[in-house]
Amino acid sequence: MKFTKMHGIGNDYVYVNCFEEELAMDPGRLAELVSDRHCGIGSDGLILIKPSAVADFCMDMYNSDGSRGAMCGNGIRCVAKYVYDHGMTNMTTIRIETLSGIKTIDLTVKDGKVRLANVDMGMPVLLSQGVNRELTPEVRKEIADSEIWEVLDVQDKEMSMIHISMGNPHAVFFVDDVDNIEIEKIGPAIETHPRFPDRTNVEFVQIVDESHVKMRVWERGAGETMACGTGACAVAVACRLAGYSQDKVDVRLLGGTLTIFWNPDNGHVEMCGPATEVFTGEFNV
Ligand SMILES: N[C@H](CCC[C@H](N)C(=O)O)C(=O)O
Repeated sequence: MKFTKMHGIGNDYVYVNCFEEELAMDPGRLAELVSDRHCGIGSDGLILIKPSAVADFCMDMYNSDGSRGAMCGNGIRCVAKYVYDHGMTNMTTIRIETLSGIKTIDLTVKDGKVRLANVDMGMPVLLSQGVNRELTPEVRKEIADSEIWEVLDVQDKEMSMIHISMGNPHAVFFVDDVDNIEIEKIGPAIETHPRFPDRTNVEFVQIVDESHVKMRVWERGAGETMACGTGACAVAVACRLAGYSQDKVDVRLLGGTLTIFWNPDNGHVEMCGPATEVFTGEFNV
């Protein structure tokens, strides 16, 4: 099976062009096999590029544990880069179908290659305290501080979080020093906490100033990754709701920086960042 290895600031996936390749097995199982960093290709998961009846292309994403993801911010920038760079489209505004709806991506192209992608990630939803409240411009203006926080009992410690959906769930925690947390312990404890029947992605964020934050992420179904696009968006929304940041913020992750803008006019979150093609190959299935 032919594949292409790509990454979005270090959040790396194996991409399969399903316009040309047939999968020999269930995609979840294939994701586990290709993701293995010793016996497979090595990645945070598998992303299938497929035809769509409702958009220009379809992105179907699986974490390295084989679970299916509803949305992948770093992945969708790479899908847009792949279809443009490989001549599957000549449009620089591309609509991609995902399990969390159709996303629109604007491409910055130089010398015939995509350098940057700006993704309209849609409107965030507040999940704290079990609500499912779309954060429209009106709601965002009137929401009380007491509504955005939720206290979680984790390993006999009370931790305050802001729980946000970007099409997939993110539990955001504020810390003084992201470099000084035992993420491999606290990450899975929160990911699999009974509060989250479908598990959750987990973000730890340190405020640098009102336009810059640092974060680390423990991803649902993948563990700590170098970056998480939907997670960076959830962090930016949480920081803005808590009054710690402006509408636009640079989110610094282990693998690089994403610029996130929570547009106060339409309530949509815009994510801007690079996408990189590393190599292509054949995987023996
Ligand atoms: N682990 C996530 C999917 C991948 C998201 C992440 N890699 C991104 O760039 O948004 C989930 O199960 O919801």
